[in-house]
Amino acid sequence: MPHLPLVERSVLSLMIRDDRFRRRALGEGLKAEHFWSLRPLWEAIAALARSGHPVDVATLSTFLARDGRILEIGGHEALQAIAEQSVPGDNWTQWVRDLGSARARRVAVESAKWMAEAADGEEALEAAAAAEKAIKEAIAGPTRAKPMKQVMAEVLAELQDLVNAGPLPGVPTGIDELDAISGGMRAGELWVILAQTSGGKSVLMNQLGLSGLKAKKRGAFFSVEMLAGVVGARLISSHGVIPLEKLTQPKTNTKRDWNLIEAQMKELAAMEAWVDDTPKMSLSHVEAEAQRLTDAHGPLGIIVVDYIQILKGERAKNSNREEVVAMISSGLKQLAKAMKCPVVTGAQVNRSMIVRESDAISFDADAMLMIADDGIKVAKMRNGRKNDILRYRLNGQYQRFERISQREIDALEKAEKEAADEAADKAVASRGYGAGRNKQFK
Ligand SMILES: Nc1ncnc2c1ncn2[C@@H]1O[C@H](COP(=O)(O)OP(=O)(O)OP(=O)(O)O)[C@@H](O)[C@H]1O
Repeated sequence: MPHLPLVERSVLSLMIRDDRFRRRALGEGLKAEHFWSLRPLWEAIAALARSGHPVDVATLSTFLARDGRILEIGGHEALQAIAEQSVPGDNWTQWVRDLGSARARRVAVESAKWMAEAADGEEALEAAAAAEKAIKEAIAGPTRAKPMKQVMAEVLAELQDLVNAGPLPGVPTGIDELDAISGGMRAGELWVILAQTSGGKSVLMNQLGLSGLKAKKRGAFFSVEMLAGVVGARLISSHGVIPLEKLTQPKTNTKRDWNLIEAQMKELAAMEAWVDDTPKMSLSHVEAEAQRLTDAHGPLGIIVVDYIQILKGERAKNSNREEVVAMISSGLKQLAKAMKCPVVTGAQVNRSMIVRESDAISFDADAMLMIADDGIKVAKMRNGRKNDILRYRLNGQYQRFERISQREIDALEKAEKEAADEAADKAVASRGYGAGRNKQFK
C-alpha cells in the first residue's frame, strides 16, 4: 500500500514534542486514515490529547503496551527514537498535504480492488461510483464549509435562543452600563481586562464570572496565581459584600460575621462552578479541563482564565515570549468558540497602558476593558460602542467594582473637560493661530 513512513514519523514526532502541532493536527482534520505504518501511534496521541492526558513517551508507551500495539510501531525503543527525532516544523503544511495524497492513493488501490472483485456489471458500476466518491473525499480532506441549509438552521436556532433569552442576548456582566453597550458577554466572545499589576484584573474577572453564575450559568474559574481557597474567599467577599479581612484574618469575627459568611458560602456552594488552581497551568490544560467539565456536567456558560501572560505556553523551539502570548490569546478565542460560551481573561499592561508583549491580544479580543483611576474604559467592543468610560472603581476591601458617586463623577468630568480644553488650546497655539482658542474670538 502506498504510504510515506518518513513523513508519518516527522508529523508524529512534532506532535509528541509540541502541543501546538497536536492542536494543529486535530484542528486541520488529520485522522487515523492518514497514517499507515504508524497508525497506532497517531491513535494513541489523539486519544491522550483529546482526553487531556499528558502526551509523553512514558504515557504513550503504557497506553500502547496495554493492548499490545506497541509492537506494531516497532516497540518502546522505536517510540523513543521517534520522540527524540529533531524535525523542524517548517514543512508541516506540506507534510499534511502529502499524508492526504498518500491516503487518496491507498483509497484508489482499494477501490480498484472492489471493482475488480465485483460479481457483475451492475455491482462494478456501483463500486466505481463508491470509489469515485471515496477518492474525491480523500483528496479534498474533511470538509469544513457548512452548506447554506445548515447555516440557515443555525441562524434560526440562534434567533430562537435570543427570543427565549432574558432581556440580554449574552451573559449579564452585572454592570448595567456595560450590559447596555454590549448586550452581555456572548457565546464565542473573548473578553480581556487590562490593568497594571494589582489594578484589579482578578477582581473584575471574578465579578463578571460571578455575574454569570448568578444568571444560572455553569462557570469554570482557572487561576494560575491564586489557590482555589483564595479565589473562593474573594468570591465570598464580592458576592456577600463582606470585607475581605473577615475571610483572611477571621480571629476577631463576630457571630454576625460568621452567619453572613456561612450564608454566602451556602449560596456559592449551590452554584454550578469549578475552580482549577493547577500550578503552571497551560492553555491545553485549560482546553482539556473545560472539555472534561462540559462532558461531565453539561455546557459551560462562562469561563474565567486568570490571566493570559501567566498561562504557560507550550513554547515551540525558537519562539519568543510575544509569539507564545499571541498563541495563548488566539487559543482562548478558539476556546470560546469551541465551548460556545464567553471566555473572560486578563492581561497586564505597562504604565502607558500598553499591552505588554503582544498586540495579538487586541486582535483576538471581542471586548477590552481597561481599568484606570477614573473608571473602566471600554477600549474595544466588537458588537457595540467603544470608548465609553464606565464610572466604576475598585473597592479592594469588598473585592468588587462599585459605582463612583455622582459628586465625584461630576468632578472627574469637569477635570476631563478642562484637560481637553487645555490640550485644544495648545494644539491651536502650536499651529500658530494665536495664543489660545479663547483669545482668537476676542
Ligand atoms: N483587604 C483588602 N482591603 C483593601 N484592598 C485589598 C484588600 N486585599 C486586596 N486588596 C486590593 O485588591 C486588589 C486586588 O487586585 P487584583 O488581584 O484583582 O489585581 P490584579 O490586577 O489581578 O493583580 P496581579 O497583577 O497581581 O495579577 C489590589 O489592588 C489589592 O490592593
